[in-house]
Amino acid sequence: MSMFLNNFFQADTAALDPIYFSSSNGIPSESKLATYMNRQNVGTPTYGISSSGHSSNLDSTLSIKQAQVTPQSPEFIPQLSTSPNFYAPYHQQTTTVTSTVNGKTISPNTLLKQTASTQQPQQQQQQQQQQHLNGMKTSVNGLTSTSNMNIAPAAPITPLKTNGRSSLLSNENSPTNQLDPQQSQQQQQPQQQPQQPHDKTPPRMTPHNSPIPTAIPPGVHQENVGGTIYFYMTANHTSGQTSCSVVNSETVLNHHSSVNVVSGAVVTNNSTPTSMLYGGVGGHHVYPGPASNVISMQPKSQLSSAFFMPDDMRMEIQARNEIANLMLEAHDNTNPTNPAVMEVGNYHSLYPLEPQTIHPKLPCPSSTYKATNSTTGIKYCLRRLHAFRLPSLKCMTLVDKWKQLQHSNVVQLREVFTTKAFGDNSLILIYDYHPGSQTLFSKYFTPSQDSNGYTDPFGGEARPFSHKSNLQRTVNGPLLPESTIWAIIMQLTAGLRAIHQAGLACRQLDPTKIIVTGKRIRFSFLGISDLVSFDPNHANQLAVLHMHQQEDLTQLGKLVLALACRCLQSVQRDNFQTSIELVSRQYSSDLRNFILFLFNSAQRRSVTDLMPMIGARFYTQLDALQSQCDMQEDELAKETENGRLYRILIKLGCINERPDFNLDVTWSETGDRYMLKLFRDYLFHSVTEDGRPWLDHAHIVQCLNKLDAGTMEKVQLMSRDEQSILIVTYAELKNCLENAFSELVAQAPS
Ligand SMILES: Nc1ncnc2c1ncn2[C@@H]1O[C@H](COP(=O)(O)OP(=O)(O)OP(=O)(O)O)[C@@H](O)[C@H]1O
Repeated sequence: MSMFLNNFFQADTAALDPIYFSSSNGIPSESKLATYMNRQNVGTPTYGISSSGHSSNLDSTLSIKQAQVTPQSPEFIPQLSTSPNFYAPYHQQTTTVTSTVNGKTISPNTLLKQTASTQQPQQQQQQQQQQHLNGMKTSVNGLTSTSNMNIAPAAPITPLKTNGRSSLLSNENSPTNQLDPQQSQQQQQPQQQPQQPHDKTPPRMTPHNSPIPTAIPPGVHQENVGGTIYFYMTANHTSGQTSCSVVNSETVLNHHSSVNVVSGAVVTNNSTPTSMLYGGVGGHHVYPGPASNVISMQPKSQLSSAFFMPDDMRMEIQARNEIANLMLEAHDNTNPTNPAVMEVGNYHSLYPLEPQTIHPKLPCPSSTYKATNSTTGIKYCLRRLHAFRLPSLKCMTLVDKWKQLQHSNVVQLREVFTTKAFGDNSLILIYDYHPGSQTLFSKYFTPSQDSNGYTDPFGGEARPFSHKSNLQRTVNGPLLPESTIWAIIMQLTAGLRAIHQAGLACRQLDPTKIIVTGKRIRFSFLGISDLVSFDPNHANQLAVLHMHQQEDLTQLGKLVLALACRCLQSVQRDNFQTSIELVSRQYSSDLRNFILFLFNSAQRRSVTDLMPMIGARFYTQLDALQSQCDMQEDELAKETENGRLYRILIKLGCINERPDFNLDVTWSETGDRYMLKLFRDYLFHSVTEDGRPWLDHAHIVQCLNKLDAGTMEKVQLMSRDEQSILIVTYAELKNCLENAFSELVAQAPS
């Protein structure tokens, strides 16, 4: 690898030898680059190279390439408007891509000047020869087309090894680090080199205030050719390296492989400031890492957490997705709870959520299913009341009220309709579906597995062999921490408050009708009690409502007492006193008073009366929720980034190695696409110096970010046969990507 690079860098000397100027481009016909060159796609720059060994003269090369490039190489100019910050502090410049063949560096000057020389071939030839004689880096054995761009100053080139793989050189090894006179001058004035705070690359050059140097550095020769000013290193200053700047027209050669073309600006080989590397469209997107307030909340961070969400969060989301995607096998009749039909109204793919039950409060059996809306594909919770007729159409006003009730602690009712699909007259209620939910009953009032004859002495808060532990343990598990009970209370009262304020009553504060999804508590299947017990002949509906609301508060008291004792029987009249004593013993007097207040049906109560009893615990809950929001937002920021990179990868994947496009089997191997293919190798197939796979997630992410931002940093791409090198900016690669993908999109069936 290093030998190869040595060859590559030493190639500059060979580049000066006129024998390398071939009459044709000299590229082996089987070379991808040859194909690429010959195609010269409109809209993108082309990069020509030739292999060594073809002796020819400069004239012939020029004359051939003139015809190729002049009409067909439209300039690629990055859109300043899209990312003004990206370019703002920098002079407009033009960059050029060089190529190297067989270890020989190809300067774009040749082709560039060829383009210009359509009017002045003589001058062009002189200029080429002058460049050559002055030891400047120039085209060898082939040619390179240029693409003029407004760019930021030269960024470090990252050379790589390909042969189907790539490896990286440090920036220090990069040829661009070999200083040109301007650069060395600036290095003597370190105070003039503002380095961006987050710039990772060592500063090499400073943005110049003036586009034209006011004083030419010693050892640099200036020449005006046809209005274009060239700056050449004089022989005694080249010292094995060459540097040349061309102003107002095009080219600056700073190093072996770093070629900047400047339009009306001095090329200064600045280190790339962070604002360039990460500026622009992509730059502002880059995830800056977790905020300090979030990092302290997270469990001990692993390396993967820099890119991905924590495992537990991912697993929770995946589990919910899996549940939401559950489907019944077609014609699976083995389970009696499976629906007889799979389609009801506008809903299909019914999936049972519970065994068929006869709820004590309902006059008819009911079933609950997950169902998918046929129009939108969204999943809902479908509740079927078997053989049920609406008592009156007047109750639809209540249905409308319920449908309008939107609250984070309420499962929203979406639709109510009747159907004969099940062979009876069923009432169907459609609610929002919250996958992975369980009822409060199954979570807190179901005997725990270890309670069946064996109590885990280390489980929960109970400690073995103490009187207290026996008291704290119930058949349903250990008593709940008081904070958990208050967290449930706050969510229940919040939902209840919204219900009462909407002029409705819950009427089913039953642990089987309250669902828990993660830490969220929601009232489920609201409105059903109103429908099944609707009496259109009742004179005073408002009085009935107040009565039901008072009943809600009593039911809430019972539920909290049951939760505190972790036993549904604790609310029975006979057990009430004992249960209150247990609460007094185990929990704060606030909780006890809260329960007693709700049980006192002699006085008129309201949900808002409960707020002072909750007191400052409300702030604790709010704090916990906001902290959770902070964490989730941080994870979202990461995933936003991942989504952005994913979209770039999709584009690359659609283009690279495409078997054929418009019947052109070479489409993905030529033109812009060839560069993208080499870039893909650089991204994923880099190898270490000893040829082992070099896997670095950060490298991939960083390169994709630069591609997305279209930075001016150069990247050195090598053909798989290691015979050719392309030096391109990420801006060009981005342009190639957009062009190639647009071509695909344009041809894709709509
Ligand atoms: N909106 C919803 N989204 C997702 N799952 C829900 C929703 N509502 C209820 N569930 C789940 O559906 C299952 C069945 O609920 P359902 O109330 O029918 O059960 P149940 O305890 O058998 O009550 P019932 O005796 O009234 O039938 C429960 O596991 C519950 O968690």
